[in-house]
Amino acid sequence: MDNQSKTVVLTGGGTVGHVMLNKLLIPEFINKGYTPVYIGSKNGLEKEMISELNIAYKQISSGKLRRYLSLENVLDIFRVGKGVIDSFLHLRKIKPRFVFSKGGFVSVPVVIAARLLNIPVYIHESDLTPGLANKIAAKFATEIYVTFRITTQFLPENKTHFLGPVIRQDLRVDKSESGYQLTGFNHEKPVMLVMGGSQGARVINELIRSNIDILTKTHQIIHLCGKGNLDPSIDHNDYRQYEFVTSELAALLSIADIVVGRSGANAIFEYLLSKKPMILIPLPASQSRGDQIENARYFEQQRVATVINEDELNIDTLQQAIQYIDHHRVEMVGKMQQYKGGFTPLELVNRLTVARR
Ligand SMILES: CC(=O)N[C@H]1[C@@H](OP(=O)(O)OP(=O)(O)OC[C@H]2O[C@@H](n3ccc(=O)[nH]c3=O)[C@H](O)[C@@H]2O)O[C@H](CO)[C@@H](O)[C@@H]1O
Repeated sequence: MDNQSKTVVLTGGGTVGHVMLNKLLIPEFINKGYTPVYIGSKNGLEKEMISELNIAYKQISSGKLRRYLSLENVLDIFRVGKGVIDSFLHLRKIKPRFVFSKGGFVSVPVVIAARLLNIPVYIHESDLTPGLANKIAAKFATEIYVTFRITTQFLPENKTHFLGPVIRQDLRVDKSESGYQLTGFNHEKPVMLVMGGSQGARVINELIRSNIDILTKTHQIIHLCGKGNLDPSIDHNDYRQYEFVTSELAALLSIADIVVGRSGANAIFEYLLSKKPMILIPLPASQSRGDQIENARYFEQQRVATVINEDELNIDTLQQAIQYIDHHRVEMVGKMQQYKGGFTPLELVNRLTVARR
């Protein structure tokens, strides 16, 4: 390890939730005079997301976590082993001050290799309970940062620190004017923002689109439907669809009166900080480890969200949830005041680079 090195390595991938924080931290590292290098997979979504930032990207072999029996799982053991060797060779050359890992399966070999080289490893967990990748990585980590206070129970006590959510700076400012300009919407009907997680959600997309006439009687709809999911056949005055927005998100969220979406941890905290009452439709346990169900139930108990299970999702349950929010809006928004937004990306970078190492 090199205490004086001005190079830092970031890793994490597989879904936007495992890359977005890194994307927010990288410009802050650069502003502070550090050189960030990313280690990711050969064809994961992190490669495309990080390429926009023009920093060095080192590829490693990586496996994938499958929830079913497959010969691929056996091959993946070898891929992960190769990933450790790839990471070891990269890290030995880069000599970073530390590795920051946001989780996802690609991060495991990087974290193991860093530990073998005695490079400090900091990991971050956004969800209520740690994912498998972070459970493994936790054993090798120097320090672990978590978004939820109760997550500290599931991780080694001596090195786990509660941090709260790290939210992008632009979502802290009201951008309603740009939101109305962008969409052409007005103040006559409330605005519903539909966001099916970072990749869109087919069931949610179908429900909204097949009930567009009913829903637009009462709402103007902004639909973030995920890459490749635009439906050009829909042309409706009160409906706008986008595959995936970046800087426009702040403006669109600003004009939303209600949000309908999946329950990835980052997205929920963004809604909370923007004080948007939310209807959460968690990714079911059949397609995940159930982390979104835990996130959603937690915020339902805090009375800032209402939840619909995907197997009960239909236009009737959606409308009941909308009515629930109409009746409890003031109480929900009041309870959201306690969420102050945790750290800014710059504050986290400051914490990671302080002189304690
Ligand atoms: C399928 C899967 O494994 N999902 C996981 C993934 O979700 P996912 O990748 O969907 O991550 P989150 O919901 O936590 O965050 C989505 C992020 O994408 C952003 N966004 C979304 C749409 C858009 O058009 N523009 C945009 O910028 C949101 O603002 C948010 O910051 O990571 C989360 C955090 O670990 C987990 O809780 C989820 O279970």
